[in-house]
Amino acid sequence: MSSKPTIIYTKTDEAPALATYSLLPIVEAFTRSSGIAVETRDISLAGRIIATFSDSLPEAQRIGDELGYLGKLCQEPTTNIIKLPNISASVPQLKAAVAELQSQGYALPDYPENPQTDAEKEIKARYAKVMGSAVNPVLREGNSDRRAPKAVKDYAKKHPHSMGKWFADSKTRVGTMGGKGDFFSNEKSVTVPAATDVKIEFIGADGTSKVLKESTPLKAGEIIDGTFLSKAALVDFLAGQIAEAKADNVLFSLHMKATMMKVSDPIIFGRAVEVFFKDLITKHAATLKELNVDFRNGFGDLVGKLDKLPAEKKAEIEADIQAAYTSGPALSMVNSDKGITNLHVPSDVIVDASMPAMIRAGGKVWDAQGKTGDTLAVIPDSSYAGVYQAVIDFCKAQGALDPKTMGSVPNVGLMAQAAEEYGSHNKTFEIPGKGTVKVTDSSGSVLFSHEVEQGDIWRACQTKDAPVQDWVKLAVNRARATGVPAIFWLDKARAHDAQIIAKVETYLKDHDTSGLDIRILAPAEACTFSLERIVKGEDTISVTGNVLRDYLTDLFPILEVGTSAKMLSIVPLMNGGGLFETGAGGSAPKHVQQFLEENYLRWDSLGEFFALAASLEHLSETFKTAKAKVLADTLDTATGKFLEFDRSPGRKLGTIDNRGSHFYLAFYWAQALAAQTGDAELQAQFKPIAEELTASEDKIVEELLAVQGKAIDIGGYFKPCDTQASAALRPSATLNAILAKV
Ligand SMILES: NC(=O)C1=CN([C@@H]2O[C@H](COP(=O)(O)OP(=O)(O)OC[C@H]3O[C@@H](n4cnc5c(N)ncnc54)[C@H](OP(=O)(O)O)[C@@H]3O)[C@@H](O)[C@H]2O)C=CC1
Ligand SMILES: O=C(O)CCC(=O)C(=O)O
Ligand SMILES: [Mg+2]
Repeated sequence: MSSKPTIIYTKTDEAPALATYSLLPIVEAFTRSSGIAVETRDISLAGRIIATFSDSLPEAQRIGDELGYLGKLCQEPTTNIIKLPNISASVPQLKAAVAELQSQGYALPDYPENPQTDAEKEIKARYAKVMGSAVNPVLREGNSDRRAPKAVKDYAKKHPHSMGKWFADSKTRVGTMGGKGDFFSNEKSVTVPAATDVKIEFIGADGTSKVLKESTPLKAGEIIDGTFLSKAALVDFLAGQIAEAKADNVLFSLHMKATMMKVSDPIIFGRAVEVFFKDLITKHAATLKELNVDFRNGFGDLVGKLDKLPAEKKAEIEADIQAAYTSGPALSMVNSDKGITNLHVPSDVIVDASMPAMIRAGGKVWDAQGKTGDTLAVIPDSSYAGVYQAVIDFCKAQGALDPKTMGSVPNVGLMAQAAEEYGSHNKTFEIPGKGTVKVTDSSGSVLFSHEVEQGDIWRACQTKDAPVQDWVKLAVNRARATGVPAIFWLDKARAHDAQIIAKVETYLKDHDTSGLDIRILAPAEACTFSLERIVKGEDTISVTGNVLRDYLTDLFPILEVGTSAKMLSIVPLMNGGGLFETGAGGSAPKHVQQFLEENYLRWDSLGEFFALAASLEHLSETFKTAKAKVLADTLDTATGKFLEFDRSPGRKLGTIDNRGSHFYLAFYWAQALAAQTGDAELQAQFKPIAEELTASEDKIVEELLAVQGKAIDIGGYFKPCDTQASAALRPSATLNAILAKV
């Protein structure tokens, strides 16, 4: 526990990590005199890999388990963490990161795709721990409050982002299994009255039993559910969707969350690849086996291995790939120029960001020629797919939403303690054969069981009671603070939701809800209800489980304000600390590519600015420091000015980029500190700084613009060289000199 007011600023990946090289020195400079320590902790993918293998690396290369450390810290009342987005790595990303670190001299083992020995199995298990969404569930010891700040909504109304047109005859739609053999339809759920420990077991049709997971402790009042997705039903469904897309002449696109759902979704993704390329795979089965191709890593896994084949064989397979593209429906593209399709890499298209981007574009995705077209957006499980169909139906009927006039849908999300599906990785299994999965409590009674077949994906999810209570409280507080209706997006026809609804109805009674409009509606219905209000300029709080929290906090922000980067994203930790996430989106890999090619960083740090203000505010309350409050208030003023004068990075070369936007934040923040009278010391300290920044504005902007337009090397993608990266992201000598004086 920290006795000095401390902000922990996380070092992550890709665009947010690049932005940090520029922004962090400003944060440090502005907070130092107020007795606030700013500590950084490396939770990047590279950092996590190194930490995991530190025992076999030389002393100088080691990194401690900073993520584990932060996880513990999240239980402490004085904790204050600013968490930037990080990579949730798929296998292809993990392999690329390992290769880069090896090239930098880290003697890391290769990722064993097919571990044979115990040693290889142990290596794979270690890598499995850093893969996928390995960070967020560790830190999220609280529920989530994500919303667009008023200043951001006002900005969007004044400067609306582009929106594609929607037409009533759009062929775009969602394809989902709709209750035939999917997770939704097979779900069983119970609330345990007393603490217990459950065993998950598979009993084969031949009577042999295999323990899938020996122990899963449950607290009193905890909800546990189990469900499975049938392989046969999935394969059938996918084949049908592929045929439908072809017949309707629309682009086939698949939208999964293979990063966060790191066990189930790569399997589903792999099945889609297998169904799409069925003939090719059957014909070349022996070669694919030889090459050790794993379609869970996407179709790119085969493409990347073709060079290992003799020229003739390679040409034959390439011709068959072309034949598959010709005979199937057109595939939606990630990068038309490079021939990267939607089925190439499981982490290229991630449902929370991909569906909103498509909807914002008028229901369009890219085709192989670089043109846009309608799509059959396939989301196999039907638990949440209906929400996107509801938005599509609404836009088809009413036209695109209008950022100039639309209201807002903020979110209160159940997230704490790895709630629901997002905590299910260690309880997800690919079923080895025909049989039964049984979940038994410590007294030996069977909580539920499922009849399954080989290849089905079975999973269990947990939801603890205390987080549900906290979530209900947060929802009531937000409804009270805003006077806006709060809708629980829960479906009484779904097994898990029925258990949650019972708790919500109980815990709402703990609060004064008089005069509040609080309702429970099934997700698609809740969505339509919110959309009917949003077009009238009205706000509606969405109170959702963990998955819809994730989906909706990209969906509505992207439609309302153009990007989820501008969100205020607070996680009040259940033990009193604060976790301040920046924005609600990801680490924008496309932005790094542009930065390396043109020394232009398009990342918008507004999310960081809002997180910092909220973090300072929290610090002022926890440590009763008036200076932190002054810093928070003046930062608020500064972000207001920042928006008023439109200082966000442009999209193109020649305008200020991320670094320029940071300069302007410092500029307005220093001016606000100089103008306030609440703290004379801060006023006196920042008056000359503000003057100097004002006098040097043109020079600094010129220095920042001068470097743009040329390729730049920062010594690494996953682990840039700090010296090179810092020099690249801080190219204004004038600004650096002024900051050094603060
Ligand atoms: N909290 C976290 O740690 C999260 C991490 N991730 C991880 O991020 C990676 C990429 O995920 P992906 O689904 O592609 O989503 P991203 O949110 O990274 O990217 C989607 C698009 O959003 C826009 N965008 C996002 N952030 C900003 C920003 N600050 N400024 C300007 N534009 C922004 C850009 O689009 P445009 O071109 O339209 O402007 C970007 O290309 C994955 O590894 C994923 O796991 C994802 C979500 C959350
Ligand atoms: O942890 C992840 O992989 C993604 C998190 C995410 O998308 C979110 O919280 O919105
Ligand atoms: Mg998300």
